[in-house]
Amino acid sequence: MTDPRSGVWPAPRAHRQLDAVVAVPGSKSLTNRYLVLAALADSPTTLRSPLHSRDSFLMIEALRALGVTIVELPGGDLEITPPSRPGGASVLEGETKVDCGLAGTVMRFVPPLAALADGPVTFDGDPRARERPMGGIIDALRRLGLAVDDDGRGTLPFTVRGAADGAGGVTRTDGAGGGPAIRGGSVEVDASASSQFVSALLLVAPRLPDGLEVRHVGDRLPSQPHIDMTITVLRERGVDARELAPGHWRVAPGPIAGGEVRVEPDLSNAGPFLAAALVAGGTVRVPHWPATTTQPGDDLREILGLMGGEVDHEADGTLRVTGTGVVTGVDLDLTRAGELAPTVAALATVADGPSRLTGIAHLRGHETDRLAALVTEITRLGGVAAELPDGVAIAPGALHGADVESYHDHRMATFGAIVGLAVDGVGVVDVATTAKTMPDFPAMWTAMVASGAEAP
Ligand SMILES: O=C(O)C1=C[C@@H](OP(=O)(O)O)[C@@H](O)[C@H](O)C1
Ligand SMILES: C=C(OP(=O)(O)O)C(=O)O
Repeated sequence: MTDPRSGVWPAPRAHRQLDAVVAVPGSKSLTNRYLVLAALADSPTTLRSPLHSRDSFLMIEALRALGVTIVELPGGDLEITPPSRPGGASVLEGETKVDCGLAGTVMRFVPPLAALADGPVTFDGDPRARERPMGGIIDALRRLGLAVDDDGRGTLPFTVRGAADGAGGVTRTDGAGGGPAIRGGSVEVDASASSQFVSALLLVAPRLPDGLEVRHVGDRLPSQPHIDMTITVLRERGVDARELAPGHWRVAPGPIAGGEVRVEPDLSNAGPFLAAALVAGGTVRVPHWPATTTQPGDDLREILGLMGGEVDHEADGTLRVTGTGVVTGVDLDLTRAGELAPTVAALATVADGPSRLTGIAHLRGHETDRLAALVTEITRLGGVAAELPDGVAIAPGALHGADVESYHDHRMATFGAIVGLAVDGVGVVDVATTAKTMPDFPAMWTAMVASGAEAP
């Protein structure tokens, strides 16, 4: 329980080998993509096992503000009905404001939808959200013909006003008030700060009269699996979407199907629990691990193996990870899966040798500057860490208890919890920030630590 006076959650120390089954909630990335596509679909969608967390709530509220009807069914499934406007085309409502909170998926995926809205849409978010990179989206929307009012910093807040008609109003390409404000066609985007810039443009593309070809022009592209995920969910919904060449995608115009869709568990959020088996020793099982997936969290199977875990994907789909309590350092390029960096960094902090995590310069623009945060917090705990141009180097140190700052970052909070398994007296400031993607984290973590048998 968090101490109400200090706001610090005492991270439970593992005194026994774990033996836990942890059912993790639905994927944030899949839930928020399916919600966007359901809002643009030509019939209602039932979303089974969606994530319920701050990020999905912000997406639901954003889409409701644009006129989409979203009803929560008993048991938590969601029924999404796109607005049905005159002329048969489903066009979104404008004249509204969207709170993006700190959700990258909301601040990147929703602004392009303003191309389909019948009035201006204003976007803002948490104080830190105003520091996260948005320039790629703002520039691309302008190049496609939308007017975006901002203060020139390339961040929130800003207003998307439909076509750049000089009057700040919405000019419809079909002249009848029923179509999008832009035609699509092709656009270049520098997505080196976030793969979400590419995903955002691809998600709206089927509803643009000319579809959209997107070309990445920066020198590096993080989180490629998340772009593959976007292409895959578009295709699942009947859209002709494909990668033409590395860094070059095309989505054809056409209807987006509704129907029923089930959300996979969030494999990145499974990460801290599976990592716990390596730190505490014992076994953690995560059921319903997909046989094939575009989630970068699937890379944990290889990473946890490299760091000393025994990893087995069982016949019934359960992922089983067994550890000894001894963690091995690694040298890893996490370009594909930067989202896993705080979890891997926690393992590296308690490892018996040095680690280097690279390919993750863009983490400076995540919920917090994660490279700076990791170095500060590892050092606070007595570990040894240094920032690299594109990552962090971590080495064994004399670890001791301390209160780990979470910086409104769910993954910094879970970082503290993982280290706390092995070190007495670790606290996590504002553990409730895990509600961004996993509101039940503290209770699930406590139950996992209490599982299993006393170490011999
Ligand atoms: O598209 C997505 O759902 C995500 C893409 C990645 O963003 P970046 O490419 O900005 O790292 C990832 O880190 C984030 O957690 C989710
Ligand atoms: C970077 C992350 O989130 P966001 O979707 O807000 O970018 C994350 O969850 O690690």
